[in-house]
Amino acid sequence: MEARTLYDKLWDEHLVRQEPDGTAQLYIDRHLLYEVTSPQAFAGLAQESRVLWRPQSSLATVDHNVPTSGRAQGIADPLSRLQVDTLGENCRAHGIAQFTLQDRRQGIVHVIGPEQGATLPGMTVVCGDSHTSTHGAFGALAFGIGTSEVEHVLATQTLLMKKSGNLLVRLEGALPPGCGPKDAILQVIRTVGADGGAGMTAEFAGPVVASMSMEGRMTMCNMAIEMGARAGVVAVDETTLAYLAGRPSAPVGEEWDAAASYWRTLVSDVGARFDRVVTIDCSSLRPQITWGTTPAMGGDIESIVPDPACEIDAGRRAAAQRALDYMDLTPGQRLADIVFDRVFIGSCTNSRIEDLREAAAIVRRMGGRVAPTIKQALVVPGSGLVKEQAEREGLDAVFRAAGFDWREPGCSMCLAMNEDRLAPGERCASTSNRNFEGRQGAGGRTHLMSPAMAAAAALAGHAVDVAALDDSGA
Ligand SMILES: CC(C)[C@H](C(=O)O)[C@@H](O)C(=O)O
Ligand code: SF4
Repeated sequence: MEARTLYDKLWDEHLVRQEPDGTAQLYIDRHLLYEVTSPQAFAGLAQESRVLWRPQSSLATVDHNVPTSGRAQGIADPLSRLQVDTLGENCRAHGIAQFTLQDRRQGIVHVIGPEQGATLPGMTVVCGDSHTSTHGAFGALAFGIGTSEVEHVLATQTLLMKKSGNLLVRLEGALPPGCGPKDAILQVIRTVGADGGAGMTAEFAGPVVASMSMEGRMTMCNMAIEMGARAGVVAVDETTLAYLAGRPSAPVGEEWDAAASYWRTLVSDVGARFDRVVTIDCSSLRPQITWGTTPAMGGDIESIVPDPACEIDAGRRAAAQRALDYMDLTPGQRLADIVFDRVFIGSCTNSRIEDLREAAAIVRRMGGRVAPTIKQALVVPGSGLVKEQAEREGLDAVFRAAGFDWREPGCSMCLAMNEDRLAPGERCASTSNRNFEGRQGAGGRTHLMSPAMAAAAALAGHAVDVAALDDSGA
C-alpha cells in the first residue's frame, strides 16, 4: 500500500463515500457542544422533528459565556443565561451528557474533552468552534464546524467536506530555556503566515514535538488554525497513551490493549508525501510576543516593532500600518518596553495544569507582587479539574499571594463574551490565541505570549525576556 500521512489514514478510516467532485461524507466519532453555537442547531432539528443519530457521541459543557466569579449569584447577562439554560434543556431533552456550571468537570470545551478521555486517537472530533484543532494533538482528526454543520452532525453523525492538503511542520533541535510550546507555535505561525496553512492539515513533528508533553502539543494544535490550517495533528506515541490511560472515557483492560495497538499505527508512514514541508530549528528560538493584530505579527522579545515602510508588498504594508495604529505602537519601539494594563493567563491555548505551573514558577522565581500599574491579573484555569489540581499543588496560593485573581474556569477574557474584558485602549499581556481588533473587548489591545512571559509581565508591568531572567529573578 502507498505510504500515507497520519491525516490520510484518519481520513480514509472515516470516509463513508466520495463524490466524483471530491465532496466526501465523513463519519464523526465525537461531537463536543457548548452554549454559543448549538441553540440554532437544536432548533433546526426540532423544526424538522429529527432525532439525534447517536447522542452518546456528544459531550457538552458551558464555557464561552459563563462568569468566572460570583457563580452562586447565577449569570447576570440575560443572553448568556438564556444560551446556557437552552443548552442544558437541549442536552436533557436529547440525552446528551453535559457538564453544567455546577459540575466540577465544567470547563473550556477543548480542555475538558482530552481531560475526560472523550478525545481519543483515531477519532474524528468536531465542535462548533474553530479551536477544535486542539484535539489533533492526540492523533485525532479534529476541526471546527459551523452551526448548520452542528445540526447535520447531530442528525446524521456525518459531515460533508473535501479533503485538505498535507503540510508537515518539523521542529528540529530542542527548546531553549525560557521557551515553550507557545513560543514555538508563534514562531511557526510567523514563518508560515496567518493564512499560509490554508487548505491544509498541519502535522507537527520532529524532535521538539516528540519530547513535548500532551499539554504542549495541544497548545500547538490549538493555534494551527491561526495559520489558516483546517486542522493540526501530532502522531501517537507513548506520551499520548500515558496521558490517556485511566481517563474516565478511555477504554480499559483488553479494550485498552486493542485500542493502544491500533493507536500506535497512527503515524505518518516513512515516505508519505506532503504537499509542503516547513522546517524550523528551535535551538535558537527566543521568547515570543506579538505586536500586531494577527498572531503572525510578532517577534522575539528582544526585537523592535517593525517599520511598515520596510514591507515591499503594498497589502502587507497597509495591514502592518493599520495594526500599529490600532495597537498604538511606533516603529522602532522595543517590544520589551511595552507596558500593560491587564494580564490574562488562561484560554484553551494555555490554561492547563502545565501552563499554570509554568506561570507560578515565574512568580516564585521573580518574587514580589503584581506591578501596581497593572489593574488586574487574571488566572483562569481551563477546567474545574485543572483548578482542583492547581489548588492541590498550592499554585493558587502562589498567585493569590502575588496579587493575581484566581478564577473559575471558562473562556473569560480570551474573547470577552462574559464580564472579563478590556476597556477601550487598554493593553493586555495574554496567553490566548487571538489578538484581533476588539478581541478582548472593544478597543482593547492584545499581546500574545506564553504563560511564563505573561506572569513575568504581570510582576514587572511591562514585557520581560524570561529567557534572560537570572536566578535572583531580576
Ligand atoms: C465563539 C466561537 C464561534 C469562536 C470560535 O469559533 O473560535 C470562539 O471560540 C473564538 O475563539 O473565536
Ligand atoms: S478559550 Fe478562547 S479560543 Fe478557546 S474556545 Fe474559548 S473563546 Fe475560543
